[in-house]
Amino acid sequence: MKNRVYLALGSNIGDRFHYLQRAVEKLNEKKEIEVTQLSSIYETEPVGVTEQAAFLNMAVEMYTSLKPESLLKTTQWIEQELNRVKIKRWGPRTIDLDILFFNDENIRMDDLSIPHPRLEERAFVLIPLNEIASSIVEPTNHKNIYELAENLSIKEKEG
Ligand SMILES: Nc1nc2nc(S)n(CCO)c2c(=O)[nH]1
Repeated sequence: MKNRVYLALGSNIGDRFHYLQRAVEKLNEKKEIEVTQLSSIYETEPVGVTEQAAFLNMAVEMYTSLKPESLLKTTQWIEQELNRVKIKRWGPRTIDLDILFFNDENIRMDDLSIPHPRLEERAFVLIPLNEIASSIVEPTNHKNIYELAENLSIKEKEG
């Protein structure tokens, strides 16, 4: 398992805590994946499309032998398995798995951009990520997660 990956997980429909838990379980069930760290779970106000329910968000550290495109297929498969109904691009969802980092690689493909392009503007990603990866340096702007997260705040839900 030589690739270190960070994911952002989110849910704002149904039993949100259950969906986060099941998504982590499904990642760990894959023989090519080993989940190594979980952040706390945060309850966060929706950004983007604001007239939707509050999200539960968390960050996950994992190691994998998968290549980026195969990891994307795996996260999409887990979203389908947990019956994510993609009503609209920015709408509510049972579960969302976003790939934040894949080692310190810069990947720009038509269906996959890593580091995640909206990472720096998302407190709901940076705050959980800072719990488990504060010293990681964002390879495009060379700032570490601690610096990106330090002036941000979000509500934390006892998970
Ligand atoms: N707080 C919060 N707002 C969001 N808006 C979108 S879209 N999403 C889905 C992330 O891709 C979220 C989210 O996970 N959390």
